[in-house]
Amino acid sequence: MSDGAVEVSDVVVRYGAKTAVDAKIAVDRVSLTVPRGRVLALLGHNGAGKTSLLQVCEGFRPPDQGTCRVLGLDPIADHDALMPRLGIMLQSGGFYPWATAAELLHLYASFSANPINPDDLLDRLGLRKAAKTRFRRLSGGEQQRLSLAIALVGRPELVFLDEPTAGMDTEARHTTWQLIEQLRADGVSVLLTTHLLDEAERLADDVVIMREGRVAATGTPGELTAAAGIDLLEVRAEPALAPVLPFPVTESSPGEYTITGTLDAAAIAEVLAWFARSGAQVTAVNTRRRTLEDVYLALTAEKAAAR
Ligand SMILES: Nc1ncnc2c1ncn2[C@@H]1O[C@H](COP(=O)(O)OP(=O)(O)OP(=O)(O)O)[C@@H](O)[C@H]1O
Repeated sequence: MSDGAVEVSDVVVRYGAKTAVDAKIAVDRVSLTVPRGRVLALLGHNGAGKTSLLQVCEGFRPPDQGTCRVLGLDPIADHDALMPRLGIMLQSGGFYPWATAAELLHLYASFSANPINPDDLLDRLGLRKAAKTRFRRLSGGEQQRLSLAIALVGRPELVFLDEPTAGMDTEARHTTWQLIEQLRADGVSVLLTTHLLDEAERLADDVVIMREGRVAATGTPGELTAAAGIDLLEVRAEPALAPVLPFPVTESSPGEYTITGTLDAAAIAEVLAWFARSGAQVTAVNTRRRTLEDVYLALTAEKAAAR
């Protein structure tokens, strides 16, 4: 038996002419593992290849190159054996529009040998009042919540969630986060995509950042954010200057600087001394750890700089 719930190795997904050199490469030799019982968040800008990779894992498309094993099985050849063990939440629901929320959830529950009680799930996701509403009449956030309920009702071992909280209000998002945390506590493996970096930071054991079809960075949120000396020093000073410092400096708005580097007490003193020597009045100083968002934005900036 293989170790990972999902094991993707050198997967390539191309669109258009499969052999032509100008075929679009959406996923470019990506390898990743979702360990059993863990949550992996796939991050990346629009078009980075997240959904295409997920579709390979879900068995909706074969990889053009590479291999993918899901719960030790081939997602296409072993589709029938695999599907009852998976929960899949797509970006767009795609459910029969005339069925009510309750009818859909009960229908999907009937496919499972040991489903969660659908009514409990409707309550848990705040859908009780919408139970008799046809799918097409549900709000966007309600459709998302129902899609999540449908993905979970069969007590899956592994869940694929494509932007699970997109379009949800704050309360629904927090409920969803709690549900995902409960899944992990129950030993369920989760592969999710998200644009919300706080979502990834809160939920994910492991993060893979994709950029233009490739893996740009990978690690636990802690590993990605806590490499040596990557604290941030934020300085507000008047008048606005162009600081000359032995650290990378960005100016988010005139007079607002973010300095990154090995920022121990001596380094901070050096930065403040520079402003003092330059005749600037420092009006605010703040230090903080880098967040996943900082890491993500730095990777995006690298891409822009490389162009
Ligand atoms: N069926 C298709 N035919 C042609 N190109 C496609 C197809 N599906 C996706 N693509 C392209 O492949 C690239 C990756 O798309 P994909 O949907 O996998 O990205 P994503 O990271 O999920 O983006 P988003 O965050 O916007 O959902 C994009 O450039 C997209 O336009």
